[in-house]
Amino acid sequence: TRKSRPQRLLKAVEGKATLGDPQSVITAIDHFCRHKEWAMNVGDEKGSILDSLVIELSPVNVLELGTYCGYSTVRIARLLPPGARFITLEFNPDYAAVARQVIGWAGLEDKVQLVEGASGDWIPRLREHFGVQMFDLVFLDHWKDQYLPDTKQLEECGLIQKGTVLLADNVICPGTPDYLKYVRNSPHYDSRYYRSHLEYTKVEDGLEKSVFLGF
Ligand SMILES: COCc1ccccc1-c1cc(O)c2[nH]cnc(=O)c2c1
Ligand SMILES: [Mg+2]
Repeated sequence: TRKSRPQRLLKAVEGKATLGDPQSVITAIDHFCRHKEWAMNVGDEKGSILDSLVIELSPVNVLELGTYCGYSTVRIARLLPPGARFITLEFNPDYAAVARQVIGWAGLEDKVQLVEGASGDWIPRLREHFGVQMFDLVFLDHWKDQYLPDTKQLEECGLIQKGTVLLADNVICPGTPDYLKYVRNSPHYDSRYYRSHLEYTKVEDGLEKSVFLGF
């Protein structure tokens, strides 16, 4: 049977990138998605905004919701300080299988824990299963209707605390209206929009950065 899009993306990485070189993996995926076949990676434009935030935050505990092929996982992991802990959750096993290989090709497998399953099932178990107390950065990039329930669950589990930064992809396209309303209207978040474009296109999209101020 025909290979899937993630498998075709992985082939492009294997054909173009240098083993152990994260930047070459990022460049190979961006080239493939811009010139061969679009795919829903955060991309280079929004990815640069993500990079700046990771560099500024220098987070110790990071959670990514929605791994897909591992593109943003590689972007984040390559910038983390030694000893940082990075957990990425992916529901789709086919995506997870490709992501493991992309992360491995970048030589970052020791920096990332890829967990397969539904975010809603895993969030309540992260503390006891991984011994994590709270997250400094949460990157939301999975199903748009999961952003709000997962954020509320993270709050209830005490994994979001004063200073935690939420960074949400696709708040315009496809759009996450209920999540946006929540973080922008809540007195417990300081929220701002980084205007950008849907990956590899001219369509407007952006990232919403929301800092938790404490209860
Ligand atoms: C499957 O839809 C693909 C698509 C089509 C049109 C517009 C946007 C998107 C899109 C873009 C993204 O960055 C995404 N990130 C994470 N989970 C998504 O479902 C997602 C969807
Ligand atoms: Mg996205």
